[in-house]
Amino acid sequence: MVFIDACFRKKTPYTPIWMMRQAGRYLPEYMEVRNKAGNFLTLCKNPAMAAEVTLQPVEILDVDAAILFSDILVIPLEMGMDLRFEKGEGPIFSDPIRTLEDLERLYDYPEERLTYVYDTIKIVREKLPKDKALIGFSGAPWTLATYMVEGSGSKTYATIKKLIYTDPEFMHALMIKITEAVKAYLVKQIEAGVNAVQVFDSWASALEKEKYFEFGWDYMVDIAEFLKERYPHIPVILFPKGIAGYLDGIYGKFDVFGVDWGTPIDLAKEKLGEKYVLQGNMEPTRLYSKEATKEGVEKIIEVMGAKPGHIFNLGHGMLPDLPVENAKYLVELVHDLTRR
Ligand SMILES: Cc1c2[nH]c(c1CCC(=O)O)Cc1[nH]c(c(CCC(=O)O)c1C)Cc1[nH]c(c(CCC(=O)O)c1C)Cc1[nH]c(c(C)c1CCC(=O)O)C2
Repeated sequence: MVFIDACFRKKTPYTPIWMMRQAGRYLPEYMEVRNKAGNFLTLCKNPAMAAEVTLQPVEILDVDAAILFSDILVIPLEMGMDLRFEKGEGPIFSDPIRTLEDLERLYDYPEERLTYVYDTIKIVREKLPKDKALIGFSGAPWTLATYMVEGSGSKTYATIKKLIYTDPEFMHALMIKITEAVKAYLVKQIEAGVNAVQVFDSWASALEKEKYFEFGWDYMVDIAEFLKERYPHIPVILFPKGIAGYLDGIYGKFDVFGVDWGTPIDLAKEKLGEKYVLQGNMEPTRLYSKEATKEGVEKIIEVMGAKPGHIFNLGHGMLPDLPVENAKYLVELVHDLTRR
């Protein structure tokens, strides 16, 4: 698989590409299945339908990897938290976790209840062309904790950050519980057939450097090292969003570093490009314009070159109303410009 070879810095015929949030509302084919399912969570819990939307971007865009269709919030959901998605507001938990007593309420083994995810993986792996990879994923402990404590998305993260400074003991207990669940969940995804895993730390930038390493990165690296010891052949991709200023502190045993759009790719290359394969990082909004897309691709390829050590991706997720045609154009362009 071109994508897996690239994760291990092997020679590939071209630079592979996939896009974060490549399955979603911008695809009419996705909307059709989602409307049939009724809502987003029902879709996540229906393996046949989740498998169908996982495969769509590979068929429609010819990306080099599929990413499992699910959500990072199924872990807290299956720990027993009450999750709903409100139109225009994003995810909401009606019962946030803010004390040790709240923590006691959480079920310790959500991975046992996530069987619909493993069933989806089995269906996808059976139907996916042999040369295309299937990427499994999880939210990073810090990003999951922000939703579990705040109860929703947040602009300031004031509730969880207050706990970091006033009750670090509680915060570490929460982080440990989530970390253990993520490890068990990713093991089960690998056993079900995913070829690589990505851990999304979407809200890494909410913390100052010292606290990010203590409450974010250290736990994410613990997960990566646990997996690498057991499954050296499965690439581990870590994506901490918005920490361009903290690159000097990045350490640990994993394969691919996901570069967000706010981190200049030449800076990431200079600081991390020898130790890790880099994935990224075109600003997703460029996809509204073919010219802006072409310019974005050329700039990234100028730095990373048509050679091992780079996987093309966006610097964050695709937006819900992007023209599909431009996404197809991006994939063709990256393949053409890097063919060797
Ligand atoms: C923070 C986060 C979440 N979910 C995810 C993250 C980390 C990545 C990132 O930073 O974007 C990860 C995620 N969510 C989804 C995937 C599927 C695979 C893929 O990338 O295509 C993945 C990998 C589907 C989804 N997850 C969600 C949708 C939209 C649901 C719909 O309306 O159909 C999809 C396709 C819902 C979701 N889920 C989440 C939010 C904030 C929202 C609402 C925002 C929105 O409406 O776009 C939490």
